[in-house]
Amino acid sequence: MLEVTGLTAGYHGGTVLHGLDLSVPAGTVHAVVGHNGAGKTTLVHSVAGLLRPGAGTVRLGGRDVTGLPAHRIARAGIGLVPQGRRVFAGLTVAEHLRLSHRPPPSGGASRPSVWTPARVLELLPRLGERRGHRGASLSGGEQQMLALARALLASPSVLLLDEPTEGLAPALVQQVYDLVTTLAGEGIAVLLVSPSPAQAIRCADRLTVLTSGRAVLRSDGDQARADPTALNAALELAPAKG
Ligand SMILES: Nc1ncnc2c1ncn2[C@@H]1O[C@H](COP(=O)(O)OP(=O)(O)OP(=O)(O)O)[C@@H](O)[C@H]1O
Repeated sequence: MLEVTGLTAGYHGGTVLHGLDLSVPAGTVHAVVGHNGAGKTTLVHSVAGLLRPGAGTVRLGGRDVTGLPAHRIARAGIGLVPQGRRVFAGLTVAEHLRLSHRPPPSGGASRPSVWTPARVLELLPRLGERRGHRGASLSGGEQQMLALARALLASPSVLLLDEPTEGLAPALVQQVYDLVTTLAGEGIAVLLVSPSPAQAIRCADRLTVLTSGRAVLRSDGDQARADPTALNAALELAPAKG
C-alpha cells in the first residue's frame, strides 16, 4: 500500500535520509526505530508532503505522490499523527472532531474503512467524556487520542504515527499499541516511528532500524519478538526487558 523507494531528504542542502527503501502493506504495522536525530521525523514528513524529498519516490497504492503538497497527500489517503500531538489549545474535543471530519473524495481509491465522529468515539470513548473540554485542558494521553481521532476522520489508507507514546504513562502506552493493532486489523497500513525497540516490537509486523538516515537492519516482527538481540545490537542497546 505504501512504498518508499530510494528516499533522500534533508534540510538546507544537507542530507538526513540516504536512499531509504521501505514498504507497508495494507493491514500491517511497519515500525521504524532509531535514536534521536536518526531521521525518523524527516521520513514521516517526507512521506506526508511536509518536506520535499531530494530524490526517491513515495507511492500510495501504486500512485506516485512524491513531492505533492501535504493537503493533496492527505486527500490521497495518508494521515499523519504528528510528534507532540499538535492539538489546538483553544478548541474543544467536539470542535476538533467536527473540523477534522473529511469523508473520502468520491471517485478516489477506496479506503479500508470510513470513519465518522460517532465511530471514532466508539473506538476512543474517553474523547466522548471530554467532548466539551478544550485541547489545553486534556491530559497527554487524551491529546494523543485526539490527534489520532483527527487523522482517522479523513479515513486514511495509511497512517503515519510519529512517536505516539512519547511522554505517556505505561498503561497508556499499552493502550496506544492496542489501538495501533486494531487499526491495522481494519486494513490500514501503519508506519510508526519510535525511539524504543522494546515498545515498537509490541505491535510491529516489520521493523527497520534507522541509524544516521540509513536502514541498518530489517527484521520480521515475530523474529524480533522471539529474539531481540540483533535489533538491540543494531541500536547498540542492552537487551530489551519485558
Ligand atoms: N527543520 C530542520 N532544519 C534543519 N535540520 C533539521 C530540521 N529538522 C530536523 N533536522 C535535523 O535532521 C536530523 C534528523 O532529525 P529528525 O527530527 O528527523 O530525527 P528523529 O529521528 O525524528 O529524532 P527525534 O527522535 O529526536 O524526534 C537531526 O540532525 C536534526 O537536527
